[in-house]
Amino acid sequence: MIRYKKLGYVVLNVTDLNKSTDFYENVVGMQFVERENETVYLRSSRDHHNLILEQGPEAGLKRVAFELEKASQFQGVFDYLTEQGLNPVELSKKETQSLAQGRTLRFKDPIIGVTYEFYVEMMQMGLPFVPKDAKITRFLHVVYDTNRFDELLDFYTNVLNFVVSDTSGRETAWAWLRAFPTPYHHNLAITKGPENKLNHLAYQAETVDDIGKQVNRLNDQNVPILFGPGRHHPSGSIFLYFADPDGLTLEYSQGMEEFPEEGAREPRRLEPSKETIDEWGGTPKPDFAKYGKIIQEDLAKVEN
Ligand SMILES: CC(C)c1ccc(C(=O)O)c(O)c1O
Ligand SMILES: [Fe+2]
Repeated sequence: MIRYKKLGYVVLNVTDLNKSTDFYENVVGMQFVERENETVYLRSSRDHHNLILEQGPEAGLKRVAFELEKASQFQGVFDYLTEQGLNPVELSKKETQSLAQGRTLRFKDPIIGVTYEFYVEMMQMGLPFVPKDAKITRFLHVVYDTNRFDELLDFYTNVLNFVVSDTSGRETAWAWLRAFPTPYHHNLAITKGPENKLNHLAYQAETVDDIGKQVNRLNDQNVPILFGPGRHHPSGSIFLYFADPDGLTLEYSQGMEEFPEEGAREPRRLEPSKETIDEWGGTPKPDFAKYGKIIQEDLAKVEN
């Protein structure tokens, strides 16, 4: 059984590395760590990185990385994923050293083709992460649209050991999932859509006031606000969505429900209504979750 410590980081392709680095540092509120050629590492915790930006010809999601609960579980997880036919590849020492982390495997989900990294022992920085104007406290979740919803839900729950926190729809069209035994209502969610793509990424804000202050800062900096502020019924969080320089949707979220490892409440089936998504009755802007290509990587090319 796979046991996770947390959602660690994502790797994004961006079309203008300098512009996006400035945005994630000075608007989103992350801390710049280092740049190695066309790759930039940023953090929102004591980890060496919680976001990697890479210059690319088109913007999109390149990888999603989860930290395993214990280093001792790495080989068992590698063998398990191999048994499941997922053909994981272990990264070379050279690559894990660049990433400042321990043993790392990479595989592709066979349904929508997202590349995952499962890793252990990320380097902890000497100085704590100091939130700037936008007080973010952690990387919280990743959401996809998919036209293969049932298969993807089955894959996450029955192969990767994610647990359903809530669903929505008579025929389920939304699922909010947590990587067991991480406590947050969801570090991954999926929704039925015409195509397979990233819907958004979410960061936790420290307080509700920080979300309110961000509304003014985003407006002052002409950053498009795409939805909110409002309150999501599923996780109970206060939210605010906005666009990054490539149009990718980002969310600040505050006050998400947390689950214990044992004795957690049962998942609810929620009405697929406007009020379920926003108890305050707001409506997303047309550009909400419009961009978010999933970059298909050829894992055969991974150097090992
Ligand atoms: C994608 C939608 C709008 C959504 C719905 C509910 C929650 C939550 O309960 O936290 C989200 O985070 C969402 O992004
Ligand atoms: Fe979200």
